[in-house]
Amino acid sequence: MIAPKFAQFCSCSSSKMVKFLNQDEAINIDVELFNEYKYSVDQLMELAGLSCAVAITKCFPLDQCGSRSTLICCGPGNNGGDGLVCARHLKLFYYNPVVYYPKQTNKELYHNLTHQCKSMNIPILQSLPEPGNFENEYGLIVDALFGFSFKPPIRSDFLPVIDLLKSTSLPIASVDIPSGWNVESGETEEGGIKPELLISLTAPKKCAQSFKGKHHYLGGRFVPPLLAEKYQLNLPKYPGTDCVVSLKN
Ligand SMILES: NC(=O)C1=CN([C@@H]2O[C@H](COP(=O)(O)OP(=O)(O)OC[C@H]3O[C@@H](n4cnc5c(N)ncnc54)[C@H](O)[C@@H]3O)[C@@H](O)[C@H]2O)[C@H](O)CC1
Ligand SMILES: [K+]
Repeated sequence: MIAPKFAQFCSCSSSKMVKFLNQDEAINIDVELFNEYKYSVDQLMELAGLSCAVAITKCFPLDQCGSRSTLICCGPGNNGGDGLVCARHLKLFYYNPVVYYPKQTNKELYHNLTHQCKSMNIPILQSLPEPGNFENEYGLIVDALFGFSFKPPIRSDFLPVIDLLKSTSLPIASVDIPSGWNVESGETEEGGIKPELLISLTAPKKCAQSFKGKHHYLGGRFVPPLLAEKYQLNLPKYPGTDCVVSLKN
């Protein structure tokens, strides 16, 4: 059993102890990457979205998905942006992504990301697919609705998609945070979504301690060593040149 004072850490495959971040730490690291280290959001989002697509290929190989589509549900913030990047990379990995993006953000970055998807013939839906044939047409759902800036309760316009994710029998891959979960406690309203894969970005957030799904990966291999040291992230070693590392043995 892990001693309480180390409760914010967990062991992982490299035998190091990775830190679970609270919401303020996640936000501060993000701000520091932009302000002190001078990364642009586009740069980090590209690596974050690529990590998500790569983790998906490892957990849901293309030959098991058959010709079924992957529904990528994108929210209004940067978590949604990661989803748009992930969709583009999945297409390049020969998957069949379809994006559901109901609340589009009026910023150049997001215009460009949606334009890139459309240019690659990735459909962008503004309403949810009809329930009828849904689970035959789709083989996987990517949850890129909310990330570490989520503040409960879920606003009413996102309840239908969260309800779909709660009731589906399809596997779900969540980007950074299972959407609707409290970022720190992992608590949810009336039973939350239960992803099979969680891809934590930069470092896992505290809610990941409640994650019971099959696969937990860490992605976003862009953290400068000095920043990792400052926040004592104790990140595991990524294998070789991989952009993701499993956090489960
Ligand atoms: N440094 C990194 O690790 C990076 C992570 N990335 C990804 O960015 C998200 C965090 O993005 P942010 O824009 O700060 O916020 P979110 O996407 O989590 O959500 C904000 C968005 O959601 C709305 N919202 C908040 N609460 C609710 C609610 N209860 N109901 C409805 N809507 C809500 C809010 O209004 C905003 O519009 C992180 O998790 C990573 O996925 C970057 O891509 C790269 C750097
Ligand atoms: K998410």
